[in-house]
Amino acid sequence: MAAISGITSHLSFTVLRKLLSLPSMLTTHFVRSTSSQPDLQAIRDELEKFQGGSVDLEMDDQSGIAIMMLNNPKRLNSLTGKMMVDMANHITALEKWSLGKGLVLVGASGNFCSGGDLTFVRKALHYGEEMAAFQHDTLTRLLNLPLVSVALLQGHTLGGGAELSTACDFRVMSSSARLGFVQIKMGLTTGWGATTRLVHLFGRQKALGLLTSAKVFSAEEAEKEGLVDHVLSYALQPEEELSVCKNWLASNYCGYDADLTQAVKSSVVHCDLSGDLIESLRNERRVFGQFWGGSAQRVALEAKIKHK
Ligand SMILES: CC[C@@H](C(=O)O)C(=O)SCCNC(=O)CCNC(=O)[C@H](O)C(C)(C)COP(=O)(O)OP(=O)(O)OC[C@H]1O[C@@H](n2cnc3c(N)ncnc32)[C@H](O)[C@@H]1OP(=O)(O)O
Repeated sequence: MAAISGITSHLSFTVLRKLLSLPSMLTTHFVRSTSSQPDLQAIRDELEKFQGGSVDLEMDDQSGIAIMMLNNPKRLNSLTGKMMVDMANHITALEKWSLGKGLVLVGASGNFCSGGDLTFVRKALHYGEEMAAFQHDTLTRLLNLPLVSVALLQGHTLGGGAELSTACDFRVMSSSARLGFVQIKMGLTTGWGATTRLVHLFGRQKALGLLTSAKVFSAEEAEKEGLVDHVLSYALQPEEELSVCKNWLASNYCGYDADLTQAVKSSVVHCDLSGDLIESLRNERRVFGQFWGGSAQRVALEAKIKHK
């Protein structure tokens, strides 16, 4: 991703300003936001004080697929500070999961996420850029996990919830669900990195339209717009949809060894982040060399596979 990878990336502001000839207002803002590196540990300690709900993780070594559940159902799984910290901790565990192939991000009780928990938001109005810095780091790490990730969009996916969905590789949507980047209606721009990811995913014009319209899409509309990769059958009950989504991920994108799946995702991420084709090809060649002549290739050659 050409965007900032993690938040440790440091842009040379002088170079950037010359390249982009930024207007003074944006220049001032940009200087403020890049003038110091946020202390993520201090922000974590502060966010943890905003209690409520949890994010829970199940890692299945057998299937190689993990389920990360946003668990604040009485508040439509909106995120508190404590839940942001939970998610960051789980992503650190997933980064080290040697048997991992896939991840499903889901909300409890048939609802994905209705954004930031407004009780938390009202208490944290002094803490916006710090929260954003923490979430940028967490969601960039989520997107770059060496796993194939899918967000299961059920019920409401609004504001920050819509932002979370853009930090997964794929999006599967329940036929009755709704998806909307409503930040502008809340007097906000995106706080969790979705502007950057939407431009990268869909291009400037579609990203601009999603963010300035605050349109809330039905599943049918979202699929037509290309915002989601698969819409589930309307015949399914919410409790059936998680297993159907997990099977969709397993059968389409997690059918091979974990080390190969992780190597492919890591190469895709490397290419995305480097923005340098020569460097990306160099990395791709290095990874290829790790598998060429290896046991998986020898077994496949022996099997004389016909790809019908
Ligand atoms: C900080 C990140 C920022 C960003 O950068 O994107 C944001 O995310 S801003 C927040 C954006 N989200 C919202 O503004 C959503 C607000 N909620 C709604 O619009 C509606 O609740 C709904 C999602 C359309 C559902 O409406 P409805 O079906 O009528 O249910 P209720 O409104 O009764 O909700 C049930 C229950 O859940 C509570 N709830 C819902 N959303 C949130 C939230 N974001 N934070 C906290 N609580 C939330 C709602 O208050 C109800 O609880 P009770 O009032 O106790 O019944």
